[in-house]
Amino acid sequence: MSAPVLEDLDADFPRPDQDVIDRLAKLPAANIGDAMDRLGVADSAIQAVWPGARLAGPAFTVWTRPGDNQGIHRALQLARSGDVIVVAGGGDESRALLGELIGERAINLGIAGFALDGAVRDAEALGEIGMPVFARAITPAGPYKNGPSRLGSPVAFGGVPVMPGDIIIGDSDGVVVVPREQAAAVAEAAEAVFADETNRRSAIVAERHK
Ligand SMILES: O=C([O-])CC(=O)C(=O)O
Ligand SMILES: [Mg+2]
Repeated sequence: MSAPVLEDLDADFPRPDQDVIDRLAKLPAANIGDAMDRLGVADSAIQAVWPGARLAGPAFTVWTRPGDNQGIHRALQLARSGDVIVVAGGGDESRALLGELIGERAINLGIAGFALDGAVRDAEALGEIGMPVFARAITPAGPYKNGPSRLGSPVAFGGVPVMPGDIIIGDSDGVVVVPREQAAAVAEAAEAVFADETNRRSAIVAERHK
């Protein structure tokens, strides 16, 4: 087998400021998408696999052969506390890329969660342990572990480009991707969207009680 043409990333890639991650984490994904011209929203089939799961953190990107989780095992050696592991898995729904065991390991490492363009299993246990996972499907079928996989390349995730260090936000509506270099501007714009919607909603509720 020839060596891969692109090498894995250096795990030192730039992360956004925690302050801007914290600001985005407080906002609905819908407001953040609206603040980006309604773009940057991953395919709506990718959803939280347990109610109340939320994602907020810098992307640690993994490309994998569909249905194979070698790349996730390798990512757990390199990802940093607070990272969201983003897996471009070709949209495969036939094999779960992770479950409760990987979830438990991720908790030990402080991983903020997983965004999978692929499937997951052990969804109930992942909810019990509180490891946020967003995925395209849930299936009991297990993954292969042979690769190939690549860490840290730009990936397409649910139709949206993701670079290492972009900010991943997930909530009960789905996943949005905020480019790292625009994160502060997007946070400011999304806070304005949120404030405006909060005011408009209050006015609508006030109408009801007139
Ligand atoms: O078998 C695997 O690699 C995926 C899995 O179910 C787990 O992590 O619990
Ligand atoms: Mg399992």
